[in-house]
Amino acid sequence: MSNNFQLTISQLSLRYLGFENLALENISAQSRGKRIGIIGPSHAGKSSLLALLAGIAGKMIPAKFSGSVRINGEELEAWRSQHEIALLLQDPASQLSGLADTVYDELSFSLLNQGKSDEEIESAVKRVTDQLDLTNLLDQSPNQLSGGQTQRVAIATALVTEPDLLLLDDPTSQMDPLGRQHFFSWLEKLSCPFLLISNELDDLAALCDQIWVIKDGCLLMADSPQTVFNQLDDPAFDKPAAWKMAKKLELKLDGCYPVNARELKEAAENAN
Ligand SMILES: Nc1ncnc2c1ncn2[C@@H]1O[C@H](COP(=O)(O)OP(=O)(O)OP(=O)(O)O)[C@@H](O)[C@H]1O
Repeated sequence: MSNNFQLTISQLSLRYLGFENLALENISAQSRGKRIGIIGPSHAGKSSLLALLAGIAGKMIPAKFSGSVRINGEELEAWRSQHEIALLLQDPASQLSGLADTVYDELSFSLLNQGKSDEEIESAVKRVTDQLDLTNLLDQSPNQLSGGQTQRVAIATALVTEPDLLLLDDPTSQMDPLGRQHFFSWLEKLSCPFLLISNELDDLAALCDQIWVIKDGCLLMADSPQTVFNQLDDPAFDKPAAWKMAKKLELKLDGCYPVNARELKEAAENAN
């Protein structure tokens, strides 16, 4: 599954019940690659898109939508009935059950609900805690974690069931710079397809196959990081630091300003 991911959205609109304005308006997009970054100002509709894909908007949150979403050619509802989609919300603490005494119990929760054996649970928990560097927190109470640790535990709860698609809503907002760096290097190794909302433009530009740009409920662009950050001309959107540096130094790669550190280094080497 993870090597074959195609998300196709056609004329998708979403309106929360009781509200006049559309939160998403006539969005059509086709994924390219399996790592999609989503950027946009506040209230643009980014979280609404993930909530809709996760099946929350329309079910748990009263909303109506029109248009279609297909994954690998299959209509979203049908795909979701056979596959697991994990959503990591913007507020990680709200993701945790509030019932577990320890991080281990928190991570075991959904696996217990799936009827997994103790051995299966132990090995799944070990896998995610090793990946996310959480082993030393397993005996701690989830209530005593820092914001960044809570975010990592919430990510682990999303991953422990090995989802087929991961939806991440600003997952590093409460992490310190080192935690963020670790998180993005870990994402780089992840084989699961994901849609990731983030303001970390340099990290997105280094990691993602495609960037979707959303503003006022509309999709402005869906293209490679190079194309998006070189062509997007809207003061509501910042540029990656690498792009700004390259522009200042007039360093180009294949006719474009580099958008991440690796490309910037290559452009600088070519110039020497
Ligand atoms: N549960 C809800 N009920 C009603 N309106 C909502 C709900 N959730 C979001 N909205 C509205 O939908 C619009 C899009 O919000 P959304 O949270 O999707 O944007 P966003 O781009 O994720 O913003 P942010 O970056 O601030 O999280 C906003 O006008 C918001 O007020």
